[in-house]
Amino acid sequence: MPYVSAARYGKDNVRVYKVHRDTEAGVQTVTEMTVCCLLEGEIDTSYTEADNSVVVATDSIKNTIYITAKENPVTPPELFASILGSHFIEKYAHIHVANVKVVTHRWARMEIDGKPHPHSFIKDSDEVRNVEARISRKDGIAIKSAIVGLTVLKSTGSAFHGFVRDEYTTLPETWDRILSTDVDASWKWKTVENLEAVQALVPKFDEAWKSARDITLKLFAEDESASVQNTMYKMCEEILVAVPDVATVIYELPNKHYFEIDLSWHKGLKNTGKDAEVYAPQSGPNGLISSETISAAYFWHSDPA
Ligand SMILES: O=c1[nH]c(=O)c2[nH]c(=O)[nH]c2[nH]1
Repeated sequence: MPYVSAARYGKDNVRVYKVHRDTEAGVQTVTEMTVCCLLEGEIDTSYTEADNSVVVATDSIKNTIYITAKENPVTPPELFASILGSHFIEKYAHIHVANVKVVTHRWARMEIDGKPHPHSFIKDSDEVRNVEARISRKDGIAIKSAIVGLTVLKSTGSAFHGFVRDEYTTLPETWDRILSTDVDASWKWKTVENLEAVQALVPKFDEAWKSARDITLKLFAEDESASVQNTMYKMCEEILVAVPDVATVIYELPNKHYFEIDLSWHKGLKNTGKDAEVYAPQSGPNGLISSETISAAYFWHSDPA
């Protein structure tokens, strides 16, 4: 008989909005998120024997997400995800793991006449702040935080040369090119035992997000980039120093190409090399560069030898 080797289920795409009203200051703050919550545990018989007695209905999981948002802070998202996941393993003895993903959408406070508006917001980009938490009875709480969809471009300060040249190579070496990417940067926190330990990290979650974002932008802008790989590694290095509670940093960066266009066919127009001004942005194919960089401290500590 075949057996179920892995199973998880739950509710995805649960959209939640929460407002915080500071009536004294007359200022409101909003959070909009999309939540996914998938449970694991002693649930195999629901697949193999139609045994629904082990199933917490996905509709109930959705309801729990709303109630948890009402009764608890929804920020930082690392805390909300941990509270939500802990609820399921504490409430149901046969549920051993909750996998919670929270995508927090960007609502930036509007500036009107140079002043922050008390209750109006603008979605100024598709950038989101993501958290994936695995809350496990046996293994504690593992959290990965991320910045996704932060789109950047620099018009110079990027080179790419010295790469393998053989019978498959057509790409010319360049000492000055456009560099553009959609940043997907994540950082994994050292696994903690329980919700109390997550509570202790609360001030660090927002700080880490800000550090990771600032480091990414500053290095992107200021590094004389030799390659996406090398600039990415410098970002990882700096984040690991800035946030010592982080064990690893992961980047996934598409290389969004902008091709030079030879316009010499028209009246001998010069539009390549140092004369290039008009380029053709490419929608694909694109390079895709990724890495995971582990903190030296964590690497040595985690080595049982
Ligand atoms: O920064 C880069 N890394 C590569 O690996 C690569 N490959 C390529 O064609 N262009 C680039 N650019």
